Amino acid sequence: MDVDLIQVVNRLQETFTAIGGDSVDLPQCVVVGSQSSGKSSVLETIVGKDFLPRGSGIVTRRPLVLQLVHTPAPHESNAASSSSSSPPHNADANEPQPELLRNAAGSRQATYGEYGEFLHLDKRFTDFNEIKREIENETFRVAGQNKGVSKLPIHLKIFSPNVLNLTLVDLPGLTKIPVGDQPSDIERQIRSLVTDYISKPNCIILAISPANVDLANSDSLKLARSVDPQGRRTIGVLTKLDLMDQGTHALDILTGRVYPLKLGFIGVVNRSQQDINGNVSMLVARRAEEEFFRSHPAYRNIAHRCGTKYLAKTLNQVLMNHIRDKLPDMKARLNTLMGQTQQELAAFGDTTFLGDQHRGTLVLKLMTQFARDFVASIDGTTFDLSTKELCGGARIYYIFQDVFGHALGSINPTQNLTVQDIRTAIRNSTGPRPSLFVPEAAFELLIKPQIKLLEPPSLRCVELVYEELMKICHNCTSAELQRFPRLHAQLIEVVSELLRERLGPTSEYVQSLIQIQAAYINTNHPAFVADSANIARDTREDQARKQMALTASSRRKHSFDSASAGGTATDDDDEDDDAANNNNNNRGSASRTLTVNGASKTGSKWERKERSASSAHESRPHASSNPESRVHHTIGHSAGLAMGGNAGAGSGAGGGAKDSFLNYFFGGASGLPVGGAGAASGYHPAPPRNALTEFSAHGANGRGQKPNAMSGRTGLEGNSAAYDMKSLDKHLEATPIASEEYALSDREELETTLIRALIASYFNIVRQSIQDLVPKAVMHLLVNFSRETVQNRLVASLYKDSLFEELLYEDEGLTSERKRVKQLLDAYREAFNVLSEVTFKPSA
Ligand SMILES: Nc1nc2c(ncn2[C@@H]2O[C@H](COP(=O)(O)OP(=O)(O)OP(=O)(O)O)[C@@H](O)[C@H]2O)c(=O)[nH]1
Repeated sequence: MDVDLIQVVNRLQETFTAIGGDSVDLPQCVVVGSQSSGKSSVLETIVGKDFLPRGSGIVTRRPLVLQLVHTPAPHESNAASSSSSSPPHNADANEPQPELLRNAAGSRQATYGEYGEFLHLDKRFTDFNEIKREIENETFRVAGQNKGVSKLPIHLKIFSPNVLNLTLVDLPGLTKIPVGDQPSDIERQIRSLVTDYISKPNCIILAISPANVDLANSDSLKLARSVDPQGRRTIGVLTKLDLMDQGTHALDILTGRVYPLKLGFIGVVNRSQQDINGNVSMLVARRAEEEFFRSHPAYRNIAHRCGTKYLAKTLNQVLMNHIRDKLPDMKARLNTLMGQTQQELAAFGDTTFLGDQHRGTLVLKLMTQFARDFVASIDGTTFDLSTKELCGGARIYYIFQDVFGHALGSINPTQNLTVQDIRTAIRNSTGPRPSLFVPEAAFELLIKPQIKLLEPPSLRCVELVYEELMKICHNCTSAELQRFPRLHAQLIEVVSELLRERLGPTSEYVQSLIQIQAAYINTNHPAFVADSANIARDTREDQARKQMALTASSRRKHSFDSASAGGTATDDDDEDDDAANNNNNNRGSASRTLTVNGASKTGSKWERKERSASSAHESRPHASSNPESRVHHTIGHSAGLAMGGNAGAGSGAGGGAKDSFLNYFFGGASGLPVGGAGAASGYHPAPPRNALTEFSAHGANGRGQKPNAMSGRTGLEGNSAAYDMKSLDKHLEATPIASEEYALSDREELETTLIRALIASYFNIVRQSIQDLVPKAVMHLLVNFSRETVQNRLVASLYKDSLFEELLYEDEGLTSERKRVKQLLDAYREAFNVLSEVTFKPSA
């Protein structure tokens, strides 16, 4: 069991070195000593082989991690193979090993089962001289020719039945001054390298001191003390005991009376340079060493605790005990590492479905995962929701609420609508008639382009959501999926294609939502009706205040002027005969008029009335002419609403011709219904009549002519014989331009204000509707559709046997990384299992 411990630690050490990891502080023995103190000699004697480079100057320039692995001798291996499941038994490893002595004869030929392996080379070395050369070459390769030192270790494993399981690290000897072409800071470099190794708490320091130098000058003990002040993990090794001055000995040191080390001092006698030169075998050297201690008067009594063999045994024991002491820590550490590595490995995905027979399952699994991630991102049910930024579905909500909402909100409903535009629109749509009434046609003409303003932000909203879905799709990735870059790319492509397909229909639908709004202007919308009433009231009150400023005399003066102006207006419009015809025709059955009307007495409220025929040929309002005039705004609709009729009825009913400036246009007689030619002849409109019907009935004189500008005039003529064209023209010439302009400007201001307010009101209704509908459409046609069909689409496009191979092409970098992590995890597991089986014995 003990044997396994060191082997497990060795295995871990290799694994960690191979993967460049240094996460576990593994127990190991590190040999420290000043130059020529005998470090290499000690190591060689322990192994029983010549395998370390020798020479003048600094030879060891890279750490040499030497793992000694006890292999069973032939008779042992038979025993072991009979129970292969049990760990290699090394019960006699701590006992004197005959093989060690027998084979440690310095023979150049490796005996059975003795060989070396380097971690950097896939080769088994049975010739130990070759090992020596490889160490030299490898040192030169990394640390250069006879130059400085390198921290990069060389890993050498020696398998032999003659060694005890041990891990020893040979380090460059401590120096004082650079020799030859050594770097000037060589001392510092070596010291730092050594300190790196021995400062790790799990390191056992083998502090070599030559006995022929005063212990007080021992560099190794000095350095060891700096990292292990209490001497808990330092073993003192005294070399060159044979070279001490005659009459002196180191018994006090070896018995721990000079320098306190818990693990004590062990004295050894290695081969002298002369022995080495003379090819004295290891066996002979060991015997000589044994003889030296046995026969030395000072060491005779402690001979069994001296020598290389005892050192090897002790090191093995110490290392073993040390590992055992550190077991709980190591197990805890391994446990943590296993958890972490397990997680790391899991991130690469399941390996259950690797292999050809599982390709379909794997593709299906990965695409399902992808689809699920996509949907989860939209739904906001992803695990790793960000707290830093909005993502997925939340971003879509943000686009709807904030981006789209803000874009719609920032549209000015009457943007680019100048007074001139409004005036032109009104004029064009009233045709030959004066524009007292603001016809709904004008309103439609003006509001439609404004509604179109909603289109760009609505389409942009679709695009933004589309882009967001694209982003979501690109973000749907996992470490597992990244292993298959081609599958990942294909998944993204298929979903992108699905989204692209939906973009067109969604945009078209949204566009049609705007078109629908522009197709029919529903002035009967309850919100608009309510709103326009308020607007009218406000405008009216505003206007009323202005009217109050005018004097009664001007009213009288204008009563004539207005009538004249009315005639003039009719005349003016002659040039628009065709348009007038159109207008009248169009409105023949369902005229819809937004009316700015001179009020009757009942003009304080807004009414809707049937207006079956064409719009009235209203008089041109002379807003300023009547201080009591009221502005009426009426929304006509298909059911018909005739303010002209209404006003006429009102004024007719009230008989207060003076109240309505329309009256002035239609003859200036009292009791004229506003805008009704019939009213001009004192017709009492009960039931209310359409102004133009009335007008036509009289004006067209039953000639069957369609009402047009001319017929209007004719009607006027026919209606009021008092007018003759000459006097009218005359009056037209006489009418001061200034007066006319003043009147127009005043009216226009009224109309413009009113129509702007109405456009804003209607626009807001449409805007609200669009703001409500576009997100719904986008969700339905784009988001939900993609969400619901993504899985099917992926399966239909990619779940094909012929594609599997291509799709499951693995990213090589990730694959090897996964392999590395897997190996690491296996090593941790193995070590952990072995450590768990270890029987805890009290430290020796
Ligand atoms: N007589 C005698 N000579 C020894 C003993 N130990 C080492 N030597 C000699 O001392 C010299 C240096 O020994 P090494 O083992 O090379 O010492 P080192 O510490 O590895 O030297 P560097 O690797 O150069 O730092 C060699 O000539 C050895 O033969 C010993 O116990 N007795």
